[in-house]
This record gives sequence, structure tokens and C-alpha cells, in this order.
Amino acid sequence: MGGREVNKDLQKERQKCTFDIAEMTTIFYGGPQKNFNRKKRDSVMLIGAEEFSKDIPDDYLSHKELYEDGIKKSVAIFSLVRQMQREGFTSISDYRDALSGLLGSAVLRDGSAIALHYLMFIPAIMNQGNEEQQTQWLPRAWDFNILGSYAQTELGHGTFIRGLETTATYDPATKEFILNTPTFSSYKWWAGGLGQTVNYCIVVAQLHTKGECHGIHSFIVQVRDEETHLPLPGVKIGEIGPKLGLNAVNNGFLGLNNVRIPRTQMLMKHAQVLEDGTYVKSRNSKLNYGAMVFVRVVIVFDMINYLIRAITIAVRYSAVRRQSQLKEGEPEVQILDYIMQRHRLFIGIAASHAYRIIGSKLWDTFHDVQEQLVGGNLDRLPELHALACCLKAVCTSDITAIVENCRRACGGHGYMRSSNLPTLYGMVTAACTYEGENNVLLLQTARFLVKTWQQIDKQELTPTVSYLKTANVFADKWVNSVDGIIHGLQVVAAGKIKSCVENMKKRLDSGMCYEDAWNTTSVQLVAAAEAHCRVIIISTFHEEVSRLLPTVSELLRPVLEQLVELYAVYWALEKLSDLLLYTAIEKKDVESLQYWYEELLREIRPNAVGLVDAFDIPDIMLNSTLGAYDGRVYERLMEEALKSPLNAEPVNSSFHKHLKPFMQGKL
Ligand SMILES: CCCCCCCCCCCCCCCCCC(=O)SCCNC(=O)CCNC(=O)[C@H](O)C(C)(C)COP(=O)(O)OP(=O)(O)OC[C@H]1O[C@@H](n2cnc3c(N)ncnc32)[C@H](O)[C@@H]1OP(=O)(O)O
Ligand SMILES: Cc1cc2nc3c(=O)[nH]c(=O)nc-3n(C[C@H](O)[C@H](O)[C@H](O)COP(=O)(O)OP(=O)(O)OC[C@H]3O[C@@H](n4cnc5c(N)ncnc54)[C@H](O)[C@@H]3O)c2cc1C
Repeated sequence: MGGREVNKDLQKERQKCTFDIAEMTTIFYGGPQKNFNRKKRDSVMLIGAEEFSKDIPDDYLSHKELYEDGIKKSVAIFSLVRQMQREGFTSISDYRDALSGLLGSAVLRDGSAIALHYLMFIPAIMNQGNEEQQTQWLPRAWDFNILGSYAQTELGHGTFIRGLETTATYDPATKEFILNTPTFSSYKWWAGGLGQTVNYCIVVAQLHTKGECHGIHSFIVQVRDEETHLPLPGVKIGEIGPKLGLNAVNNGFLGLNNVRIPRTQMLMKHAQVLEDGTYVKSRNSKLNYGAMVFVRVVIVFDMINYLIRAITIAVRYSAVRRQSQLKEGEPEVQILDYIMQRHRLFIGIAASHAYRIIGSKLWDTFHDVQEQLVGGNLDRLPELHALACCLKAVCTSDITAIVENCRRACGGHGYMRSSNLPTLYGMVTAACTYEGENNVLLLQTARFLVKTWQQIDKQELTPTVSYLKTANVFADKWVNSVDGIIHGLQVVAAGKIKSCVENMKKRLDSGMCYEDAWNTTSVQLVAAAEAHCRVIIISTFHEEVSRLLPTVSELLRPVLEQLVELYAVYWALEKLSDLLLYTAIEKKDVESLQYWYEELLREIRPNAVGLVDAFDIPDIMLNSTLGAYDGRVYERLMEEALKSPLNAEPVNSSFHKHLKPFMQGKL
């Protein structure tokens, strides 16, 4: 469809844009160097993508064909990744961006069965393997000579990992571990790529040695022969079946019956089993959970890719689509002129910037803490865990809601698979569950916050919670500004944590045990953790944009400021009941916040298309009939419809077989 004229309304929108789109793109992707790397990487990846864009849409493939097609595409893409690695494109964040940029695109539309090899198998060995293990396994893994997965969740347990039932029992006579899934509920379930794709996997199991159980540890287990790919003796393996989305990921199940692996295949960076079976404890048992922390951090980064696609599709479509008259006798308006449409969509643009910034910050914090861990300092691990948990939860929940709003904002056409919005929804909603169900993760953050509150006067607070000491100072006045809103939300978070602690104390005083008091208070605890997370996201967004402002052009400055304001005011209005409960906000302040918000929706309107163009997503990555750069929506919808195999014959055989006899009363 290249070379066709761009839709007139979109052309006009682009002429209206008040800032330099290329400058915004550079800012969004973190500066000139990072943006250059992104473009270079995308151009390599697009070579692979172009080839596949001519294939028939995968919607018409059977489940088996979808898998086979997915493997063909994954192999083509990961060959390019391997090529980039060999050319020295080696930073882990480059891989992260390369891979997450492709998932949900025209190529790896419904995920990839190889992604988990990169996302969890390799990081687990890097984080939890000792030096010899890294030397032994990583070169082959980086080169894809072996493919791995991560099998932690079981049929019976996902959240409560201390309750996992798979066992690894050490046999000093042979210096081996014997792995078993002794019950039906202990079958590993869900691991990505495990079904038919990988030949190795990290298995998380209860370690038994010298007659004692030492809790869960990770083991490298070979599940298929490297040559024939047949399952090894004692290994029962398969795929778990169709899901709401991510159907190319080949999630699998695994049963183990007396499978023996060498002692050296327990990941031993933190805890060890010596040859005679002596167990050497880790400095902190939670270091074994390192792979999960890493993935939670990556997820925050990864989700932005789906968010910017969804919002690009919905905003461009809203500029092209005309429906109904605003005023009698006038032409039908672009649906972007309806304020409710802007209310639905502009928060998605602002959120893209906010999450991009907080995602980078979290990634940097992760690396700082990792370095400290290597040096033996574990002090910041609880804070990192609490931060990664709440950001993963809030970011995936918010993005899921926004993507669904984008779909609804596109009316009926948004429901078409060819819009790509349903697929994007499938990808983001999965992230609310995997790597820790969101409520469970918010409760982990709440646990940290409650502990912090209880020790607030006794210790210096770590950076992300230091506001708790000062929050109440601002409780008696309200200022309608971004700073004012941030202070207000800090007061809310502090107030909610305090109220949780007080309510729990009341319950404890009345004789309830701690666990029951915690469970009874958990609606409030989840809300407190969310409130804390909102403070972090909004304040980081504000601080980072304020730092950037002096470095950007005069034309871009107000646009960035509008996005920060919109984000802050939107969340202030969403959390009005909390603000009314905990701060000095009054009716008149609320009315002026509402007015401010409506003004922002008006001010951002002329730049809406420019703002999504600045995400600079090639059409192949967008993979959408509604969102392409040229805006030729109706032609694309018809072209896709005509690809349906049902349209290839004038009369379908089911007419003669079933319909006709039924209609004639013969059936
Ligand atoms: C190269 C990159 C390539 C990038 C590509 C990007 C593309 C992305 C594409 C995505 C494709 C799809 C991928 C899908 C991946 C999904 C994989 C999984 O789900 S796998 C399966 C994932 N499964 C899950 O996520 C399961 C979720 N469940 C859990 O994480 C845990 O069981 C639990 C945390 C809920 C409780 O654990 P429990 O042992 O009962 O703990 P207690 O409650 O008793 O608390 C005890 C103490 O421990 C502390 N602490 C806890 N955790 C940590 C930590 N991580 N650290 C530090 N500390 C931690 C806690 O604070 C507390 O401290 P204190 O107060 O005592 O001081
Ligand atoms: C697409 C996808 C890919 C996945 N990939 C992998 C993979 O590669 N490897 C792997 O090992 N696993 C994988 N998983 C599994 C995933 O990590 C688990 O599904 C997740 O951790 C939740 O566990 P569960 O399914 O057992 O839910 P449950 O723990 O049974 O949760 C069910 C409900 O109970 C609530 N609940 C449970 N415990 C608590 C608690 N302590 N306090 C309050 N509420 C609680 C939850 O909030 C939830 O509402 C994947 C899952 C999905 C959907």
C-alpha cells in the first residue's frame, strides 16, 4: 500500500502540530544515542519483518500451524539477534528493547516461544549461577545452541512458591540430584516454550539433602535430546493449550519421574550443596528470587511498547474517522473532537511518557542494587523488591485499562483482529497475572510500607519512601499545581499506610492474630501500596521532565509540560475521594482542577497526531488496519477482509450440507 496518498485529515493534523516531531522522538527514547541505537536495531529487525508481512494473516491458521509459523518467524528474528550480538551489539538493554519491540508486531504478533530463553533462562543463570556454571552454560545459551525455559509455577501453586511440590533430592553416592513431581498438582505448568520448543529448562524445586528440606532452589534440567529433540527418559512434557492471547508462546507442562542431573546443575551462586551433601546457606534466601525481580523490571519496560502502539492506532484512527454532527447542518466531525474521546486517549499519551521515564529509573535502580549485591551489600534489596512489585502491578493494570479504552475508542473496527488492538490487549492483560498476580505484588509492597511506617522514627528512610516523614507537614493546605497534587498524593499515601497500621493494631488488640489482621485489612493495604506507587510515578515524571525542560526547544517545552500536567490532574481527579478524605482540598479546588483538565484536553488536541507520530512506530510494527501512517483505514479493512479464506469461493459447502436442508425443513 506504500506510495498511496495520506488521508487528508491526517495531513491537516500533521500541519497543525506545533513542535518538531523528531525532537520529541529523541527525547522519548532517552536522547540521541539511544534513539540512534533504536533506529539501527529496528532497521535490522525490519529486514526480517518485511519478508513475513506478505504471509497470510495468522488468524486463519490452526493452533498447530500457528505454532509452526511462530517458530519459523522466531528463528528468523533470533538469527538477526544473534547476528547483532556477534557484531558487538551486546548490552542487555539492547536485547531487551530489540525483543520487546518485536513482540506484538507483524512478525511475532502473538508472542514468541523463544522469548523466555532470553527473558528468564539466561538471566536466571546470570543471577543465580556461580562463575563455573556461567562459563559452562552461557556461551551456548547466548548462541542459541541450547534453548531454555523457566518452570516454576505448578498446576497447584503459582503465587505461594514456598508451597511448590517438585522435589530435588541429593544422592551423594552418585553426586546427582533426583527430580520428581510426586503428585498431580506438582506438574510444572505454564513455562513459556516448554511445550515443544526448548531442550533445557530451569526447574524450581524443593531441595532435600541429608534428610532435610531446605526450601526452593533452581536447577538446570535437560528435558529433550539435543539431536533428536525427543523427551528424555522420565520426562513427560507437552503444551497446555489455547489461551486468551500469547498463543505463539508454546506454554508447557512438565512431569519428572526420577530424573537425575549432576550436582553441578543446581544454580549455586547463593546457596550450595557440597559433594557430601552438606547444605551451605545463602546470605539471604530471597536472593534465589532474583530472576523474578529482573523480569518484573523488564515487564515495566516491555509494556510501554504495547501502550504506544495502541495509543498510536487509536489517535490516528480518531483523526481519520468522522461520525455524527456536533452542530446541526455542519459536516460530520472527526471523532477526536469529542471531548470524551480525548479523555479516553490523551491519558494514554501522557502515560506513555510517564512509564518510559519510570521504567528507565527502575532499570537503573535494578542495576545499582545488583552492583551492591555483588559487593555483598543487601541493604537495598527490600526497597527494590517493593518498588518492582508495585510498579509492575500498577503499570500493567493501567496499561491494560488504557489499551481496552483504545479498543473501545475505535468503535466496532477496534474489535477487529486486524486493528491489532485485541492482540495487544491479550498481551498486556497477561502481564497482570504472570510474574506475580498484581494484588499479590501490591501486598508485597504494602508489607514493606507497613514495616517502614512502624520504624519511621527509628531509622533513616530509603529514597522512595523518604516522603513519608514529611508528608503530613503539607496536610493542612492545598495548592492547585503539579507540586501541590504530588504533595496531596503523598499525604494520601501516608494517611492510608497509617490507617492500615492503626486498623491492624485495633484488630491485634482485640485478640486477632497478625495473619488474620493482615488479611482482613488487605483491601486497604492494596490501596495504600497503589497510592504510594502513584506518588513515585507522578513525582518521577515531574522531576525528570523539569530536568529536561532547559535542554529542549521552546516549542517542545509547553507540550512536555502539558503532558505532565495532564497526567497529574487526571490522577488527582481519579483519586478525588482520597484527596477529600486526607487533604485540605475543597470544592472550589476540585472545580478548578476539573476546569484545568478540560483546558488541557483542548490545548493538547492540535498536537495529538504529532505526539503519536513521535513514537515513530513503523507500520509493520503497528500491524494495524486502523493505525497505519497513511490513515487509509477503509481500504485496509477491506483488503484484510478479502484475505479471509471464506471469501475465496462463492458458496461454502456448509450451505448444501447443513443450511439448505435446515432451511427447507429437512433437518
Ligand atoms: C534480555 C531481556 C529480554 C527482554 C524481552 C522482553 C519481552 C517480554 C515478553 C514477555 C513474554 C512473556 C513472559 C512471561 C514471563 C512469565 C514468567 C513467570 O510468570 S515465572 C513465575 C513467576 N511467579 C511469581 O512471580 C510468583 C509470585 N510469588 C512470589 O513472588 C512469592 O511467592 C511471594 C513474594 C508472593 C511470597 O513469597 P514468600 O517466600 O512466601 O515470601 P513472604 O511473603 O513470606 O515474604 C518473605 C520476605 O521475602 C521478601 N521477598 C519476597 N520476594 C522477594 C524478592 N523477589 N526479592 C527480595 N525479597 C523478596 C519479602 O519482602 C519478605 O521480606 P520481609 O518482610 O520478611 O523482610
Ligand atoms: C501468559 C502467562 C505466562 C506465564 N509464564 C510462566 C512461565 O514461563 N513460568 C512459570 O513458572 N510460570 C508462568 N506463568 C504462571 C504465573 O506466574 C502464575 O499464573 C502467577 O504467578 C499466578 O499464580 P496462579 O496462577 O497460581 O494464581 P493463584 O496464586 O492461584 O491466584 C489466584 C487468585 O488468588 C489470589 N491470591 C493468591 N495468593 C494470595 C495471597 N497470598 N494473598 C492475596 N491473594 C492471593 C490472587 O490474587 C488471585 O486473585 C505464566 C502465566 C501466564 C498467564
